Amino acid sequence: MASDSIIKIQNVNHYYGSGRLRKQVLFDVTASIEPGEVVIMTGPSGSGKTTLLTLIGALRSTQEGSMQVLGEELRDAPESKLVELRRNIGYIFQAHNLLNSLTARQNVQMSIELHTDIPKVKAYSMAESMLAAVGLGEWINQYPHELSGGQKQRVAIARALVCNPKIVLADEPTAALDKKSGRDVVEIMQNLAKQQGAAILLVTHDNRILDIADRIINMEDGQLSSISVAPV
Ligand SMILES: Nc1ncnc2c1ncn2[C@@H]1O[C@H](COP(=O)(O)OP(=O)(O)OP(=O)(O)O)[C@@H](O)[C@H]1O
Repeated sequence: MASDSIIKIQNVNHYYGSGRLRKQVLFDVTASIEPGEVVIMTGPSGSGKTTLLTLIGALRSTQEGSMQVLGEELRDAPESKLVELRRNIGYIFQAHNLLNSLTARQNVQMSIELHTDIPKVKAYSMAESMLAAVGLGEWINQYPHELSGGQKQRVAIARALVCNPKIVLADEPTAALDKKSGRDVVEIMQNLAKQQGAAILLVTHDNRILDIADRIINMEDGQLSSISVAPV
């Protein structure tokens, strides 16, 4: 296993509940992801994909095994370390959680201001250019309710990528989108993340986007297997 892996997961088990209700949902999961790689995770509903994504994203505590992300061991790490780590991760989750009272630009700008010490004026122009990069240059002053599902998802992508995250975690980013918009958003994500040298881990049920992956992994009943290497 390469030592420069950006994500290195070793023998991870995960359980929900306690006592009689305790249920194991991840079993001895081992995997690694290199910088610049686009990895797609597939698998049936309830198999543990989101659980693994939230563990990698430091949104849930690693209980057993080793979870190294950007060179840091997450298991038993103090909250301050997890907070610091989250600044380097772009999250694109299905409910895109845009703030309805803010315009597209303000939604993206707020993420910059939360994550960095970049001055407001610079954050303003970074937000504008990132929205232009995802094809929303004409829409920066619209509010979420004035945008289509695909456009909102692009705002979420702009927001996730604007701070140059080293890792992008995306959970079903195309679920609510038609074929063309779905294709557009993953290609935007792929291009931008490749340019930024980030690793992308994308969970999807959408067979139409599998070809953007460098590698496909499959989760079944809490166990991870590699199913193929996508053609270059
Ligand atoms: N907070 C929770 N408390 C208890 N059980 C949970 C919790 N979250 C998930 N589970 C259970 O853990 C298992 C794995 O769920 P997870 O959401 O990781 O699967 P998934 O593969 O992402 O599913 P989907 O594709 O439907 O999103 C499921 O059996 C689910 O019911």
